[in-house]
Amino acid sequence: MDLVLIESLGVDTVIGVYAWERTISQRLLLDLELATDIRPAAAEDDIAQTLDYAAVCERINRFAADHDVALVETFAERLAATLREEFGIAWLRLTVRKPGAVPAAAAVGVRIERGTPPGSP
Ligand SMILES: Nc1nc2c(c(=O)[nH]1)N=C([C@H](O)[C@@H](O)CO)CN2
Repeated sequence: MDLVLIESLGVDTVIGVYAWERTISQRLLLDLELATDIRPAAAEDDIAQTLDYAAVCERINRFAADHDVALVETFAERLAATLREEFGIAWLRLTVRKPGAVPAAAAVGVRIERGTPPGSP
């Protein structure tokens, strides 16, 4: 399975379960692995035949700006559904980290996988 990668993408959004978190924007760091057959694009050297990671990053930025949720779980689930639907992604792994949420930890967050890996029975 081929993957398009996005690592440590920083986005700002309103997120958190506490009242004080409802009034501020906080940074999340995202890692994504997006299943894509890269062979057609590589054969033709053609961006139109692959998943444009710049376009995906731009969409994620817009998603973060437009959403306001309590849980990182909700953010991850809704973002994964949006990307799979809009970009036709068969399978993805998404890690959402919230740095600084727990001072003693470098980051806390969630990792999800959604869809069926291409080539799996
Ligand atoms: N599993 C989760 N636990 C917690 C979350 C969360 O989104 N998922 N959020 C918080 C608070 O918003 C915290 O990040 C504020 O520091 C606590 N636990």
